[in-house]
Amino acid sequence: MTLCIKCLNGCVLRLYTIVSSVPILNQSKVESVIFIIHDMTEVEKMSEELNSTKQLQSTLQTVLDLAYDGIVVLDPNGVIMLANQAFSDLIGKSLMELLYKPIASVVEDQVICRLARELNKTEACYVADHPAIVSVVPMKYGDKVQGSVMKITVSQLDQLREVILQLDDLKNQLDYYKNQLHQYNGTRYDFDSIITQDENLLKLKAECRQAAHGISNILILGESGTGKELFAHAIHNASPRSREPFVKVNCAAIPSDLAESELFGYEPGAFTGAGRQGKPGKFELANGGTIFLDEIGDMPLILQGKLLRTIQDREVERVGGTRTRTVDVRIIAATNNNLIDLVQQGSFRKDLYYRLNVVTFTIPPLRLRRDDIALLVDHFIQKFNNFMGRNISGLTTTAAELLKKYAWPGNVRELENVIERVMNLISKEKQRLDKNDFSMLLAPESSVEFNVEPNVKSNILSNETINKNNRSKDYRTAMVETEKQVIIEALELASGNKALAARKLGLSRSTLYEKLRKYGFG
Ligand SMILES: Nc1ncnc2c1ncn2[C@@H]1O[C@H](COP(=O)(O)OP(=O)(O)OP(=O)(O)O)[C@@H](O)[C@H]1O
Repeated sequence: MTLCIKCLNGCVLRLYTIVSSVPILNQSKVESVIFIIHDMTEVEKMSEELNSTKQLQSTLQTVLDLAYDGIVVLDPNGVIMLANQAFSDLIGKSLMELLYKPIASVVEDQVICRLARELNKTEACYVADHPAIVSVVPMKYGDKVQGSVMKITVSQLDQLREVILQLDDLKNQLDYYKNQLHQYNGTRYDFDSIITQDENLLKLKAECRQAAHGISNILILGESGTGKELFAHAIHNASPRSREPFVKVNCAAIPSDLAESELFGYEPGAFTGAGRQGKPGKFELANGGTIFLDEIGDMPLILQGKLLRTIQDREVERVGGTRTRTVDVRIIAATNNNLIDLVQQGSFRKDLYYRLNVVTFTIPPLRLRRDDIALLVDHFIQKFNNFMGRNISGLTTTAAELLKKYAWPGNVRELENVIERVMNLISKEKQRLDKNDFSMLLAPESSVEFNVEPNVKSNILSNETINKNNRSKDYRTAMVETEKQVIIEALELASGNKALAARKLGLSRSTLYEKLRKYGFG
Protein backbone atom coordinates (compact mmCIF):
# COMPACT_ATOMS: atom_id res chain seq x y z
CA MET A 1 0.00 0.00 0.00
CA THR A 2 1.18 3.52 -0.75
CA LEU A 3 0.94 5.72 2.30
CA CYS A 4 1.02 9.48 2.06
CA ILE A 5 2.18 11.27 5.17
CA LYS A 6 2.05 15.00 5.62
CA CYS A 7 5.06 16.22 7.57
CA LEU A 8 5.08 19.10 10.01
CA ASN A 9 6.86 21.26 7.45
CA GLY A 10 4.00 20.55 5.07
CA CYS A 11 5.73 18.26 2.57
CA VAL A 12 4.10 14.99 1.61
CA LEU A 13 6.00 11.71 1.87
CA ARG A 14 4.92 8.76 -0.22
CA LEU A 15 5.90 5.54 1.44
CA TYR A 16 5.66 2.05 0.05
CA THR A 17 4.42 0.06 2.95
CA ILE A 18 3.07 -3.27 4.06
CA VAL A 19 0.39 -2.82 6.60
CA SER A 20 -0.57 -5.67 8.89
CA SER A 21 -3.47 -5.41 11.33
CA VAL A 22 -3.88 -7.43 14.47
CA PRO A 23 -7.30 -7.26 16.22
CA ILE A 24 -7.39 -7.26 20.02
CA LEU A 25 -10.40 -9.23 21.18
CA ASN A 26 -12.27 -9.13 24.39
CA GLN A 27 -14.67 -12.05 24.65
CA SER A 28 -14.76 -12.42 20.93
CA LYS A 29 -15.38 -8.82 20.48
CA VAL A 30 -12.87 -6.60 18.71
CA GLU A 31 -11.87 -4.07 21.24
CA SER A 32 -9.11 -2.45 19.32
CA VAL A 33 -6.81 -3.03 16.30
CA ILE A 34 -3.08 -2.81 16.18
CA PHE A 35 -1.77 -1.67 12.78
CA ILE A 36 1.81 -2.58 12.01
CA ILE A 37 3.16 -0.54 9.15
CA HIS A 38 6.34 -1.82 7.44
CA ASP A 39 8.12 0.87 5.47
CA MET A 40 9.05 -0.94 2.21
CA THR A 41 10.35 2.14 0.37
CA GLU A 42 13.98 0.91 0.51
CA VAL A 43 13.01 -2.61 -0.57
CA GLU A 44 10.99 -1.23 -3.46
CA LYS A 45 13.91 0.95 -4.45
CA MET A 46 16.19 -2.07 -4.34
CA SER A 47 13.80 -4.07 -6.45
CA GLU A 48 13.69 -1.29 -9.05
CA GLU A 49 17.48 -1.18 -9.04
CA LEU A 50 17.60 -4.94 -9.44
CA ASN A 51 15.28 -4.74 -12.40
CA SER A 52 17.34 -2.10 -14.12
CA THR A 53 20.53 -4.10 -13.34
CA LYS A 54 18.89 -7.13 -14.92
CA GLN A 55 17.99 -5.02 -17.95
CA LEU A 56 21.54 -3.67 -18.14
CA GLN A 57 22.95 -7.18 -17.90
CA SER A 58 20.70 -8.36 -20.68
CA THR A 59 21.74 -5.38 -22.84
CA LEU A 60 25.38 -6.08 -22.05
CA GLN A 61 24.95 -9.75 -22.95
CA THR A 62 23.35 -8.83 -26.25
CA VAL A 63 26.17 -6.44 -27.03
CA LEU A 64 28.80 -8.99 -26.03
CA ASP A 65 27.15 -11.68 -28.11
CA LEU A 66 27.31 -9.44 -31.13
CA ALA A 67 31.10 -9.18 -30.87
CA TYR A 68 33.25 -11.45 -33.05
CA ASP A 69 35.83 -11.72 -30.28
CA GLY A 70 35.44 -14.14 -27.40
CA ILE A 71 34.90 -12.07 -24.21
CA VAL A 72 34.90 -13.29 -20.65
CA VAL A 73 34.61 -11.25 -17.43
CA LEU A 74 36.29 -12.68 -14.32
CA ASP A 75 36.06 -11.70 -10.70
CA PRO A 76 39.30 -11.33 -8.66
CA ASN A 77 39.20 -15.07 -7.94
CA GLY A 78 38.99 -16.05 -11.55
CA VAL A 79 35.30 -16.88 -11.43
CA ILE A 80 33.48 -16.33 -14.70
CA MET A 81 30.94 -13.58 -14.14
CA LEU A 82 30.05 -12.95 -17.75
CA ALA A 83 30.94 -14.54 -21.05
CA ASN A 84 29.70 -14.10 -24.59
CA GLN A 85 28.56 -16.61 -27.19
CA ALA A 86 31.82 -16.36 -29.15
CA PHE A 87 33.76 -17.41 -26.02
CA SER A 88 31.37 -20.25 -25.33
CA ASP A 89 31.68 -21.42 -29.01
CA LEU A 90 35.44 -21.23 -28.84
CA ILE A 91 35.67 -23.22 -25.62
CA GLY A 92 32.96 -25.63 -26.68
CA LYS A 93 30.81 -25.25 -23.55
CA SER A 94 27.43 -23.61 -23.00
CA LEU A 95 27.11 -20.39 -21.04
CA MET A 96 25.22 -22.30 -18.35
CA GLU A 97 28.22 -24.57 -17.89
CA LEU A 98 30.61 -21.64 -17.70
CA LEU A 99 28.92 -18.92 -15.68
CA TYR A 100 29.82 -18.45 -12.02
CA LYS A 101 32.45 -21.19 -12.12
CA PRO A 102 36.20 -20.71 -11.66
CA ILE A 103 37.63 -20.51 -15.17
CA ALA A 104 40.32 -23.09 -14.35
CA SER A 105 37.62 -25.62 -13.51
CA VAL A 106 35.64 -25.30 -16.74
CA VAL A 107 38.14 -24.30 -19.39
CA GLU A 108 40.72 -26.86 -20.44
CA ASP A 109 42.83 -24.54 -22.55
CA GLN A 110 46.00 -24.00 -20.53
CA VAL A 111 46.91 -20.73 -22.28
CA ILE A 112 43.58 -19.18 -21.36
CA CYS A 113 43.83 -20.42 -17.77
CA ARG A 114 47.35 -19.02 -17.48
CA LEU A 115 46.38 -15.66 -18.99
CA ALA A 116 43.30 -15.51 -16.73
CA ARG A 117 45.72 -15.03 -13.84
CA GLU A 118 47.38 -12.09 -15.57
CA LEU A 119 46.38 -8.48 -15.76
CA ASN A 120 47.37 -6.20 -18.59
CA LYS A 121 48.77 -8.73 -21.01
CA THR A 122 48.46 -9.35 -24.74
CA GLU A 123 49.75 -12.53 -26.29
CA ALA A 124 49.61 -14.10 -29.74
CA CYS A 125 48.94 -17.79 -29.29
CA TYR A 126 46.78 -20.68 -30.45
CA VAL A 127 43.35 -21.17 -28.84
CA ALA A 128 41.50 -24.34 -29.81
CA ASP A 129 43.88 -24.73 -32.76
CA HIS A 130 43.14 -21.26 -34.10
CA PRO A 131 45.74 -18.53 -34.27
CA ALA A 132 44.56 -15.94 -31.76
CA ILE A 133 45.46 -12.76 -29.99
CA VAL A 134 44.47 -12.81 -26.29
CA SER A 135 44.36 -9.59 -24.27
CA VAL A 136 43.56 -9.25 -20.55
CA VAL A 137 42.75 -5.91 -18.94
CA PRO A 138 41.93 -5.22 -15.30
CA MET A 139 38.49 -3.96 -14.23
CA LYS A 140 38.79 -1.28 -11.61
CA TYR A 141 36.30 0.43 -9.32
CA GLY A 142 38.20 3.38 -8.04
CA ASP A 143 41.68 2.13 -7.36
CA LYS A 144 40.62 -1.37 -6.50
CA VAL A 145 40.92 -4.16 -9.03
CA GLN A 146 37.59 -5.96 -9.11
CA GLY A 147 38.41 -8.50 -11.72
CA SER A 148 39.46 -8.64 -15.35
CA VAL A 149 38.13 -8.83 -18.88
CA MET A 150 39.70 -11.21 -21.36
CA LYS A 151 39.31 -10.72 -25.11
CA ILE A 152 40.22 -13.50 -27.55
CA THR A 153 40.47 -12.39 -31.18
CA VAL A 154 40.14 -15.48 -33.33
CA SER A 155 37.21 -15.29 -35.64
CA GLN A 156 38.38 -12.07 -37.30
CA LEU A 157 41.74 -13.62 -38.00
CA ASP A 158 40.01 -16.64 -39.44
CA GLN A 159 37.88 -14.40 -41.62
CA LEU A 160 40.93 -12.38 -42.54
CA ARG A 161 42.68 -15.60 -43.48
CA GLU A 162 39.68 -16.48 -45.61
CA VAL A 163 39.85 -13.07 -47.29
CA ILE A 164 43.59 -13.46 -47.79
CA LEU A 165 43.05 -16.88 -49.35
CA GLN A 166 40.44 -15.44 -51.67
CA LEU A 167 42.77 -12.58 -52.52
CA ASP A 168 45.56 -15.06 -53.27
CA ASP A 169 43.20 -16.96 -55.47
CA LEU A 170 42.24 -13.82 -57.36
CA LYS A 171 45.90 -12.86 -57.68
CA ASN A 172 46.67 -16.28 -59.17
CA GLN A 173 43.82 -15.88 -61.61
CA LEU A 174 45.04 -12.39 -62.51
CA ASP A 175 48.57 -13.73 -63.09
CA TYR A 176 47.16 -16.50 -65.25
CA TYR A 177 45.17 -14.09 -67.41
CA LYS A 178 48.11 -11.68 -67.58
CA ASN A 179 50.21 -14.59 -68.80
CA GLN A 180 47.63 -15.45 -71.41
CA LEU A 181 47.44 -11.82 -72.47
CA HIS A 182 51.20 -11.68 -72.56
CA GLN A 183 51.25 -14.64 -74.96
CA TYR A 184 48.68 -13.17 -77.31
CA ASN A 185 49.11 -9.40 -77.13
CA GLY A 186 52.51 -8.68 -75.78
CA THR A 187 55.91 -9.14 -77.23
CA ARG A 188 57.07 -11.89 -79.56
CA TYR A 189 60.80 -11.78 -79.01
CA ASP A 190 63.39 -12.03 -76.28
CA PHE A 191 67.18 -11.82 -76.33
CA ASP A 192 67.42 -15.44 -77.53
CA SER A 193 65.51 -14.41 -80.67
CA ILE A 194 68.34 -12.07 -81.66
CA ILE A 195 70.60 -14.20 -83.86
CA THR A 196 74.17 -13.01 -84.10
CA GLN A 197 77.78 -14.04 -83.78
CA ASP A 198 79.06 -10.56 -84.44
CA GLU A 199 81.26 -9.30 -81.65
CA ASN A 200 79.77 -5.80 -81.66
CA LEU A 201 76.19 -6.99 -81.71
CA LEU A 202 76.89 -9.53 -78.97
CA LYS A 203 78.31 -6.69 -76.87
CA LEU A 204 75.26 -4.57 -77.66
CA LYS A 205 72.97 -7.43 -76.65
CA ALA A 206 74.76 -7.70 -73.30
CA GLU A 207 74.51 -3.92 -72.74
CA CYS A 208 70.81 -3.90 -73.62
CA ARG A 209 70.18 -6.83 -71.27
CA GLN A 210 71.89 -4.80 -68.54
CA ALA A 211 69.93 -1.64 -69.36
CA ALA A 212 66.67 -3.62 -69.36
CA HIS A 213 66.88 -3.85 -65.55
CA GLY A 214 67.18 -0.08 -65.20
CA ILE A 215 64.48 2.54 -65.24
CA SER A 216 65.79 4.93 -67.90
CA ASN A 217 64.15 5.54 -71.23
CA ILE A 218 65.97 3.90 -74.12
CA LEU A 219 66.60 5.13 -77.64
CA ILE A 220 67.40 2.53 -80.32
CA LEU A 221 68.96 3.76 -83.54
CA GLY A 222 69.71 1.82 -86.69
CA GLU A 223 68.80 1.48 -90.33
CA SER A 224 65.47 0.05 -91.34
CA GLY A 225 65.24 -3.71 -90.80
CA THR A 226 68.23 -4.03 -88.48
CA GLY A 227 66.13 -5.37 -85.61
CA LYS A 228 65.21 -2.30 -83.54
CA GLU A 229 61.76 -3.63 -82.69
CA LEU A 230 63.27 -7.02 -81.88
CA PHE A 231 65.56 -5.33 -79.36
CA ALA A 232 62.66 -3.32 -77.89
CA HIS A 233 60.69 -6.54 -77.27
CA ALA A 234 63.75 -8.23 -75.76
CA ILE A 235 64.46 -5.30 -73.44
CA HIS A 236 60.87 -5.25 -72.20
CA ASN A 237 60.91 -9.01 -71.65
CA ALA A 238 64.12 -8.88 -69.66
CA SER A 239 62.90 -5.95 -67.55
CA PRO A 240 61.03 -6.07 -64.24
CA ARG A 241 58.00 -4.89 -66.27
CA SER A 242 57.90 -8.03 -68.40
CA ARG A 243 54.51 -9.12 -67.01
CA GLU A 244 53.02 -5.71 -67.77
CA PRO A 245 51.83 -4.46 -71.16
CA PHE A 246 54.12 -3.70 -74.09
CA VAL A 247 52.36 -1.20 -76.33
CA LYS A 248 53.74 -0.33 -79.73
CA VAL A 249 53.01 2.96 -81.46
CA ASN A 250 54.22 3.56 -84.98
CA CYS A 251 54.58 7.32 -84.94
CA ALA A 252 54.88 7.46 -88.74
CA ALA A 253 51.72 5.46 -89.34
CA ILE A 254 49.16 7.33 -87.20
CA PRO A 255 47.37 10.09 -89.12
CA SER A 256 48.46 13.34 -87.51
CA ASP A 257 44.89 14.47 -86.72
CA LEU A 258 44.34 11.29 -84.68
CA ALA A 259 47.79 11.06 -83.18
CA GLU A 260 47.04 13.02 -80.02
CA SER A 261 43.93 11.02 -79.11
CA GLU A 262 45.68 7.75 -79.99
CA LEU A 263 48.56 8.51 -77.66
CA PHE A 264 46.79 10.31 -74.85
CA GLY A 265 43.16 9.16 -75.17
CA TYR A 266 40.04 11.31 -75.24
CA GLU A 267 37.13 12.20 -73.00
CA PRO A 268 33.50 11.64 -74.08
CA GLY A 269 32.43 14.23 -76.65
CA ALA A 270 35.97 15.59 -77.01
CA PHE A 271 35.44 15.93 -80.77
CA THR A 272 32.93 14.96 -83.43
CA GLY A 273 32.92 11.19 -83.61
CA ALA A 274 34.46 10.71 -80.17
CA GLY A 275 32.85 7.71 -78.48
CA ARG A 276 30.41 8.28 -75.61
CA GLN A 277 32.63 6.44 -73.18
CA GLY A 278 35.87 8.22 -74.02
CA LYS A 279 38.96 6.13 -74.66
CA PRO A 280 42.28 5.60 -72.92
CA GLY A 281 45.33 6.41 -74.99
CA LYS A 282 48.35 4.22 -75.59
CA PHE A 283 50.15 5.70 -72.59
CA GLU A 284 47.33 4.70 -70.26
CA LEU A 285 47.17 1.25 -71.85
CA ALA A 286 50.90 0.81 -71.28
CA ASN A 287 50.63 1.82 -67.63
CA GLY A 288 53.03 -0.25 -65.53
CA GLY A 289 54.78 -1.49 -68.67
CA THR A 290 56.60 -0.19 -71.72
CA ILE A 291 55.54 1.99 -74.62
CA PHE A 292 57.53 1.47 -77.81
CA LEU A 293 57.53 4.63 -79.91
CA ASP A 294 58.71 3.32 -83.26
CA GLU A 295 59.82 5.82 -85.92
CA ILE A 296 59.92 8.55 -83.29
CA GLY A 297 61.61 10.87 -85.81
CA ASP A 298 58.29 11.02 -87.67
CA MET A 299 56.26 12.17 -84.69
CA PRO A 300 54.38 15.40 -85.56
CA LEU A 301 56.12 18.40 -84.01
CA ILE A 302 52.93 19.49 -82.25
CA LEU A 303 52.77 16.19 -80.37
CA GLN A 304 56.41 16.26 -79.39
CA GLY A 305 55.67 18.98 -76.80
CA LYS A 306 52.93 16.90 -75.19
CA LEU A 307 55.17 13.83 -75.24
CA LEU A 308 57.91 15.81 -73.54
CA ARG A 309 55.51 16.92 -70.78
CA THR A 310 54.34 13.32 -70.34
CA ILE A 311 57.92 12.11 -69.97
CA GLN A 312 58.74 14.88 -67.48
CA ASP A 313 55.59 14.84 -65.35
CA ARG A 314 54.65 11.17 -65.76
CA GLU A 315 51.08 12.35 -66.28
CA VAL A 316 48.70 12.35 -69.23
CA GLU A 317 45.70 14.49 -69.98
CA ARG A 318 43.10 13.06 -72.35
CA VAL A 319 41.97 15.19 -75.31
CA GLY A 320 38.99 17.25 -74.15
CA GLY A 321 39.73 16.52 -70.50
CA THR A 322 40.94 18.57 -67.60
CA ARG A 323 41.94 15.79 -65.24
CA THR A 324 45.51 14.54 -65.29
CA ARG A 325 46.20 10.83 -64.80
CA THR A 326 49.45 9.51 -63.44
CA VAL A 327 51.13 6.94 -65.67
CA ASP A 328 54.11 4.78 -64.91
CA VAL A 329 55.48 3.94 -68.33
CA ARG A 330 58.97 3.23 -69.58
CA ILE A 331 59.65 4.61 -73.03
CA ILE A 332 61.66 2.79 -75.66
CA ALA A 333 61.92 4.92 -78.78
CA ALA A 334 63.41 3.87 -82.10
CA THR A 335 64.21 5.54 -85.37
CA ASN A 336 66.19 5.08 -88.54
CA ASN A 337 66.44 8.84 -88.92
CA ASN A 338 69.37 10.90 -87.84
CA LEU A 339 67.70 12.75 -84.98
CA ILE A 340 70.49 15.34 -84.76
CA ASP A 341 69.84 16.25 -88.41
CA LEU A 342 66.13 16.50 -87.65
CA VAL A 343 66.85 18.74 -84.66
CA GLN A 344 68.98 20.98 -86.90
CA GLN A 345 66.25 21.07 -89.54
CA GLY A 346 63.80 22.08 -86.83
CA SER A 347 61.50 19.07 -87.26
CA PHE A 348 62.47 17.44 -83.97
CA ARG A 349 62.51 19.18 -80.59
CA LYS A 350 65.95 19.48 -79.11
CA ASP A 351 64.67 19.12 -75.52
CA LEU A 352 62.79 15.94 -76.44
CA TYR A 353 65.88 14.57 -78.14
CA TYR A 354 67.90 15.07 -74.95
CA ARG A 355 65.13 13.46 -72.87
CA LEU A 356 65.10 10.40 -75.10
CA ASN A 357 68.83 10.19 -75.71
CA VAL A 358 69.64 8.95 -72.18
CA VAL A 359 70.57 5.35 -72.89
CA THR A 360 71.13 4.96 -76.62
CA PHE A 361 71.98 1.88 -78.64
CA THR A 362 72.87 1.83 -82.32
CA ILE A 363 72.34 -1.46 -84.13
CA PRO A 364 74.96 -1.99 -86.84
CA PRO A 365 73.64 -2.70 -90.36
CA LEU A 366 73.97 -6.20 -91.77
CA ARG A 367 76.65 -5.16 -94.25
CA LEU A 368 78.93 -4.37 -91.30
CA ARG A 369 78.44 -7.80 -89.76
CA ARG A 370 78.69 -10.10 -92.71
CA ASP A 371 79.46 -13.15 -90.58
CA ASP A 372 75.88 -12.97 -89.32
CA ILE A 373 74.52 -13.52 -92.82
CA ALA A 374 75.12 -17.29 -92.91
CA LEU A 375 73.74 -17.68 -89.40
CA LEU A 376 70.61 -15.67 -90.21
CA VAL A 377 70.11 -17.54 -93.49
CA ASP A 378 70.14 -20.85 -91.60
CA HIS A 379 67.72 -19.40 -89.08
CA PHE A 380 65.28 -18.18 -91.73
CA ILE A 381 65.53 -21.39 -93.80
CA GLN A 382 64.63 -23.31 -90.66
CA LYS A 383 61.77 -20.95 -89.92
CA PHE A 384 60.28 -21.25 -93.44
CA ASN A 385 60.92 -25.02 -93.53
CA ASN A 386 58.61 -25.21 -90.55
CA PHE A 387 56.01 -22.85 -92.04
CA MET A 388 56.02 -24.36 -95.51
CA GLY A 389 56.67 -27.99 -94.65
CA ARG A 390 59.91 -27.94 -96.67
CA ASN A 391 63.20 -29.62 -95.92
CA ILE A 392 65.84 -27.29 -97.32
CA SER A 393 69.19 -28.02 -95.73
CA GLY A 394 71.03 -24.78 -96.61
CA LEU A 395 72.89 -22.91 -99.34
CA THR A 396 75.38 -24.01 -101.95
CA THR A 397 78.84 -22.45 -101.54
CA THR A 398 78.29 -20.04 -104.46
CA ALA A 399 74.92 -18.93 -103.08
CA ALA A 400 76.49 -18.38 -99.66
CA GLU A 401 79.23 -16.25 -101.26
CA LEU A 402 76.69 -14.21 -103.20
CA LEU A 403 74.63 -13.46 -100.11
CA LYS A 404 77.72 -12.58 -98.12
CA LYS A 405 78.86 -10.04 -100.71
CA TYR A 406 75.49 -8.43 -101.27
CA ALA A 407 74.99 -4.99 -99.69
CA TRP A 408 71.63 -5.68 -97.96
CA PRO A 409 70.22 -2.15 -97.94
CA GLY A 410 67.07 -3.52 -96.29
CA ASN A 411 69.16 -5.36 -93.71
CA VAL A 412 67.80 -8.44 -91.90
CA ARG A 413 64.23 -7.78 -93.06
CA GLU A 414 65.37 -7.83 -96.68
CA LEU A 415 67.39 -11.01 -96.11
CA GLU A 416 64.37 -12.67 -94.51
CA ASN A 417 62.12 -11.62 -97.41
CA VAL A 418 64.59 -12.88 -100.00
CA ILE A 419 64.84 -16.29 -98.34
CA GLU A 420 61.05 -16.48 -98.06
CA ARG A 421 60.64 -15.56 -101.73
CA VAL A 422 63.23 -18.08 -102.92
CA MET A 423 61.77 -20.87 -100.83
CA ASN A 424 58.36 -20.14 -102.31
CA LEU A 425 59.67 -20.34 -105.86
CA ILE A 426 62.05 -23.27 -105.94
CA SER A 427 60.99 -26.77 -106.94
CA LYS A 428 59.90 -29.28 -104.33
CA GLU A 429 62.84 -31.62 -105.08
CA LYS A 430 65.49 -29.06 -104.23
CA GLN A 431 67.55 -29.69 -101.11
CA ARG A 432 69.81 -26.65 -101.18
CA LEU A 433 69.39 -23.09 -102.40
CA ASP A 434 71.67 -22.25 -105.31
CA LYS A 435 73.15 -18.98 -106.57
CA ASN A 436 70.73 -19.03 -109.52
CA ASP A 437 67.79 -19.07 -107.14
CA PHE A 438 68.88 -15.63 -106.05
CA SER A 439 68.77 -14.11 -109.54
CA MET A 440 66.94 -11.11 -108.14
CA LEU A 441 70.15 -10.18 -106.37
CA LEU A 442 72.32 -10.47 -109.48
CA ALA A 443 73.14 -7.28 -111.37
CA PRO A 444 74.34 -7.60 -114.99
CA GLU A 445 77.63 -5.97 -114.04
CA SER A 446 78.38 -9.19 -112.15
CA SER A 447 80.05 -9.65 -108.83
CA VAL A 448 82.37 -6.65 -109.29
CA GLU A 449 79.34 -4.60 -108.26
CA PHE A 450 79.17 -6.34 -104.95
CA ASN A 451 82.69 -5.35 -104.12
CA VAL A 452 81.85 -1.69 -104.50
CA GLU A 453 81.41 0.19 -101.24
CA PRO A 454 77.95 -1.04 -100.13
CA ASN A 455 76.46 2.40 -99.68
CA VAL A 456 77.06 3.25 -103.33
CA LYS A 457 75.04 0.29 -104.47
CA SER A 458 71.92 0.67 -102.49
CA ASN A 459 69.85 -2.03 -104.19
CA ILE A 460 70.42 -4.68 -106.87
CA LEU A 461 67.10 -4.07 -108.60
CA SER A 462 68.69 -0.93 -110.07
CA ASN A 463 70.51 -2.75 -112.81
CA GLU A 464 70.41 0.08 -115.32
CA THR A 465 71.18 2.97 -113.09
CA ILE A 466 74.40 1.66 -111.64
CA ASN A 467 76.61 2.30 -114.56
CA LYS A 468 79.90 3.88 -115.34
CA ASN A 469 78.40 7.38 -115.66
CA ASN A 470 77.07 7.17 -112.16
CA ARG A 471 80.41 6.20 -110.77
CA SER A 472 81.89 9.37 -112.19
CA LYS A 473 79.14 11.40 -110.52
CA ASP A 474 79.48 12.60 -107.06
CA TYR A 475 78.94 9.87 -104.47
CA ARG A 476 75.71 11.27 -102.93
CA THR A 477 73.99 12.06 -106.23
CA ALA A 478 74.67 8.53 -107.44
CA MET A 479 73.12 7.11 -104.32
CA VAL A 480 70.02 9.27 -104.54
CA GLU A 481 69.43 8.53 -108.20
CA THR A 482 70.01 4.86 -107.69
CA GLU A 483 67.56 4.81 -104.87
CA LYS A 484 64.92 6.71 -106.87
CA GLN A 485 65.29 4.28 -109.75
CA VAL A 486 65.08 1.29 -107.43
CA ILE A 487 61.91 2.61 -105.87
CA ILE A 488 60.30 3.25 -109.26
CA GLU A 489 61.16 -0.26 -110.40
CA ALA A 490 59.85 -1.81 -107.21
CA LEU A 491 56.58 0.14 -107.58
CA GLU A 492 56.28 -0.98 -111.20
CA LEU A 493 56.91 -4.60 -110.21
CA ALA A 494 54.30 -4.25 -107.49
CA SER A 495 51.79 -2.61 -109.88
CA GLY A 496 51.76 0.52 -107.74
CA ASN A 497 50.99 -1.35 -104.51
CA LYS A 498 53.17 0.52 -102.00
CA ALA A 499 52.96 -2.11 -99.26
CA LEU A 500 54.12 -4.78 -101.71
CA ALA A 501 56.83 -2.49 -103.08
CA ALA A 502 58.09 -1.88 -99.55
CA ARG A 503 58.20 -5.64 -98.98
CA LYS A 504 60.13 -6.19 -102.20
CA LEU A 505 62.60 -3.52 -101.16
CA GLY A 506 62.93 -4.92 -97.67
CA LEU A 507 61.82 -1.57 -96.25
CA SER A 508 59.10 -0.82 -93.76
CA ARG A 509 56.06 0.86 -95.29
CA SER A 510 56.67 4.07 -93.39
CA THR A 511 60.27 4.22 -94.63
CA LEU A 512 59.06 3.83 -98.21
CA TYR A 513 56.42 6.56 -97.68
CA GLU A 514 59.10 8.80 -96.26
CA LYS A 515 61.32 8.21 -99.28
CA LEU A 516 58.42 8.80 -101.68
CA ARG A 517 57.74 12.10 -99.95
CA LYS A 518 61.44 12.99 -100.06
CA TYR A 519 61.68 12.37 -103.79
CA GLY A 520 58.40 14.09 -104.51
CA PHE A 521 56.61 10.90 -105.63
CA GLY A 522 54.11 10.88 -102.78
N1 LIG B 1 69.43 -10.39 -85.22
C1 LIG B 1 68.28 -10.86 -85.68
N2 LIG B 1 67.96 -12.15 -85.51
C2 LIG B 1 66.81 -12.66 -86.01
N3 LIG B 1 65.90 -11.95 -86.67
C3 LIG B 1 66.14 -10.65 -86.85
C4 LIG B 1 67.34 -10.03 -86.36
N4 LIG B 1 67.31 -8.73 -86.68
C5 LIG B 1 66.15 -8.53 -87.32
N5 LIG B 1 65.46 -9.67 -87.45
C6 LIG B 1 64.16 -9.85 -88.14
O1 LIG B 1 64.12 -8.88 -89.18
C7 LIG B 1 62.83 -8.30 -89.29
C8 LIG B 1 62.94 -6.80 -89.09
O2 LIG B 1 63.26 -6.52 -87.75
P1 LIG B 1 62.66 -5.28 -86.95
O3 LIG B 1 61.24 -5.04 -87.36
O4 LIG B 1 62.95 -5.47 -85.54
O5 LIG B 1 63.56 -4.13 -87.58
P2 LIG B 1 63.44 -2.57 -87.35
O6 LIG B 1 64.83 -2.05 -87.27
O7 LIG B 1 62.54 -2.27 -86.22
O8 LIG B 1 62.79 -2.09 -88.72
P3 LIG B 1 62.06 -0.68 -89.07
O9 LIG B 1 63.04 0.41 -88.81
O10 LIG B 1 61.76 -0.81 -90.51
O11 LIG B 1 60.84 -0.61 -88.21
C9 LIG B 1 61.96 -8.97 -88.24
O12 LIG B 1 61.26 -10.03 -88.85
C10 LIG B 1 62.97 -9.51 -87.24
O13 LIG B 1 62.47 -10.66 -86.62
